[in-house]
Amino acid sequence: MSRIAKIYVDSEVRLDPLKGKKIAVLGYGSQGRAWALNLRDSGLDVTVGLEREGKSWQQAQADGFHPKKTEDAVKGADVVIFLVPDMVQRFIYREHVQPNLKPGMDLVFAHGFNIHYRLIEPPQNVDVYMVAPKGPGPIVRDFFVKGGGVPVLVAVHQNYSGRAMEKALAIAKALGGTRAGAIETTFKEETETDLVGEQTILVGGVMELMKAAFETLVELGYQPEVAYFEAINELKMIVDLIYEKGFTGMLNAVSDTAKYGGFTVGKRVINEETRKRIREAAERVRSGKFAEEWIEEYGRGSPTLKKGMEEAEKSLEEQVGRRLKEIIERGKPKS
Ligand SMILES: NC(=O)C1=CN([C@@H]2O[C@H](COP(=O)(O)OP(=O)(O)OC[C@H]3O[C@@H](n4cnc5c(N)ncnc54)[C@H](O)[C@@H]3O)[C@@H](O)[C@H]2O)C=CC1
Ligand SMILES: CC(=O)[C@](C)(O)C(=O)O
Ligand SMILES: [Mg+2]
Ligand SMILES: [Mg+2]
Repeated sequence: MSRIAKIYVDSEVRLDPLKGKKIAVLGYGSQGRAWALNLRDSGLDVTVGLEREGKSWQQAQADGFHPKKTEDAVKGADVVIFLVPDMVQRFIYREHVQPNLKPGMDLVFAHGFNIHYRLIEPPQNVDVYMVAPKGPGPIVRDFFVKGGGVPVLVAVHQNYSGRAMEKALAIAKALGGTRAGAIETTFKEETETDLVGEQTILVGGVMELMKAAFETLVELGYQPEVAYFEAINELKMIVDLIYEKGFTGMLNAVSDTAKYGGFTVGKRVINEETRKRIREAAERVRSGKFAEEWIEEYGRGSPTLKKGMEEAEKSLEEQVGRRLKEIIERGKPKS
């Protein structure tokens, strides 16, 4: 067994370390909006900092913020939270944050990428810590509004004040994270596990497995609508059962035929070869090779990312999904 993780819950954590501090949230996208709203609702003093007027600016205004130019938000801040895309953070840091750094300021991240891979190297006289939600931004907001919270990871990279962990936990609490739990980790562990997870299961793995099953059924001549319900739509229900009741709970809800078929055939589809590939993905992340490749891709205008988005949008899965949207929406629970 590996060591047991330190997990903090709501009752152990205080907001005090951040009370009266001026917090600048840089970026108002998936995480930025959720953080700015949750922190404000928790009574903290939040200013949204953005590069220019545009979609994010309008959204922040519609939500009752008075956004400032990044530089101005940073100048007035004690705590600066980086919620712009990972590939953009180092430029924002160099142009607007570094020139305005004051000793004792806090630099906060939602993912360790830029610190772990040394794209940002802050001076010794600031605190550097992370609060990484283990869920997408809109869910971080939705759970909070409904009285819950998405679990978070917390880590300290630099502890100039001696109180960095207390402040990381205070942010975790204000975000709703400690309503679930805040797990102590390191920048290295968060960065590497997050990247391996999104590549091999959460984003890459799940999408490819769904596509492989859907497209194979269609190639075999089955109706795309039937294949869509089977290989894509029903996965949410199965994952929800696992989320609520674990593997055993899910297995108890499916037929014995499904259990037997699942136990015997699942291992033939996801096999030793698949595990080898997951290990390879982890090695690319751990060696920094993936980071290097992504930085290079971004430097060329993200052609692979753009192509992936276009292909996804045009795919048969998406066309069928759009056609079935009405049926799926009609059937959703009403409360
Ligand atoms: N999306 C998610 O649910 C999660 C994201 N994170 C981390 O949170 C951080 C923010 O990621 P997201 O919320 O996904 O970002 P996003 O892409 O949703 O939001 C980007 C924000 O930055 C602004 N922005 C975009 N490009 C810009 C540029 N070139 N210059 C200046 N501003 C620009 C946008 O206007 C928007 O306000 C990242 O470190 C990410 O790894 C961590 C956990 C989950
Ligand atoms: C939503 C999340 O946690 C991810 C998949 O790691 C991300 O968006 O980077
Ligand atoms: Mg993640
Ligand atoms: Mg991620």
